Amino acid sequence: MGADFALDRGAILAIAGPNGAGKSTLMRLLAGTVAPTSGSITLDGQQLSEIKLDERARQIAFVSQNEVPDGRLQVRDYVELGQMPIWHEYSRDDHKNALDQVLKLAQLEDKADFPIACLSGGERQRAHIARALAQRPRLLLLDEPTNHLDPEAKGRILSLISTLGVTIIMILHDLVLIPEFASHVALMKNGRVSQFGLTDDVLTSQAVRSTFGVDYLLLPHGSRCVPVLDIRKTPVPLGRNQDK
Ligand SMILES: Nc1ncnc2c1ncn2[C@@H]1O[C@H](COP(=O)(O)OP(=O)(O)OP(=O)(O)O)[C@@H](O)[C@H]1O
Repeated sequence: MGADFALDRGAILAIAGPNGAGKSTLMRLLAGTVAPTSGSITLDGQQLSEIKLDERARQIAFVSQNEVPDGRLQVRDYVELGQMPIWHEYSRDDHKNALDQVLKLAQLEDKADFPIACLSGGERQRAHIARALAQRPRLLLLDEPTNHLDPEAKGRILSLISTLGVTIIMILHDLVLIPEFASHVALMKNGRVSQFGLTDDVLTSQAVRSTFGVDYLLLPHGSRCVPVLDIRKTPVPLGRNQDK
């Protein structure tokens, strides 16, 4: 693993790279669930390894790809678990209001009394994110937050995330979402962060081609440009009659 970058507070970093590039491993290092064999990670100037576990739990929320909560838990109770690390910092009323607010933000008010097992994949993903938000973290780590979400829900959850005002590091496979929702990008390849910087500087056609081997274009659409990926490898026209 090779990564050397610094992110300002409040920035939103998207990590992108091919399968197996090391994105989830980097996330686990940032979350402190695994320790680096060399080098160091600092949060607000303090070595992550020196921050006590309970303090780390107050500051960093992590939604991994493999969240498997007890399906019998009600959504409200599951989201409330996010408040555990900060339970003594706020009053009971404050917690209740905050809980109602994150359930509303994640559009789960109607499902608050449902068992987790009865949620759709997209609703479950929103519940994981709501639980992380309930923690009021300073750093929010999200491994593929748009997994299982339909296009409209992707836009909604990323819009929500991008207006929270907390520092966010998220893995996003969907490159076309990055310019709209991330201030910074880290491109990874072969276990290394090959490029890091402001999204507009880093996410270029050339960088995408060298990282993913596909074409990335910005096409004019109304008053703005929208990103488009051309992922075809063998450009055979659809519907061509092979016998003719
Ligand atoms: N616990 C582990 N032990 C050994 N190798 C591992 C372990 N976890 C991950 N790897 C390997 O490290 C490499 C990077 O894995 P990682 O999950 O970080 O990739 P990724 O970029 O998140 O991939 P994807 O996009 O497919 O989720 C892979 O080759 C993987 O097999």
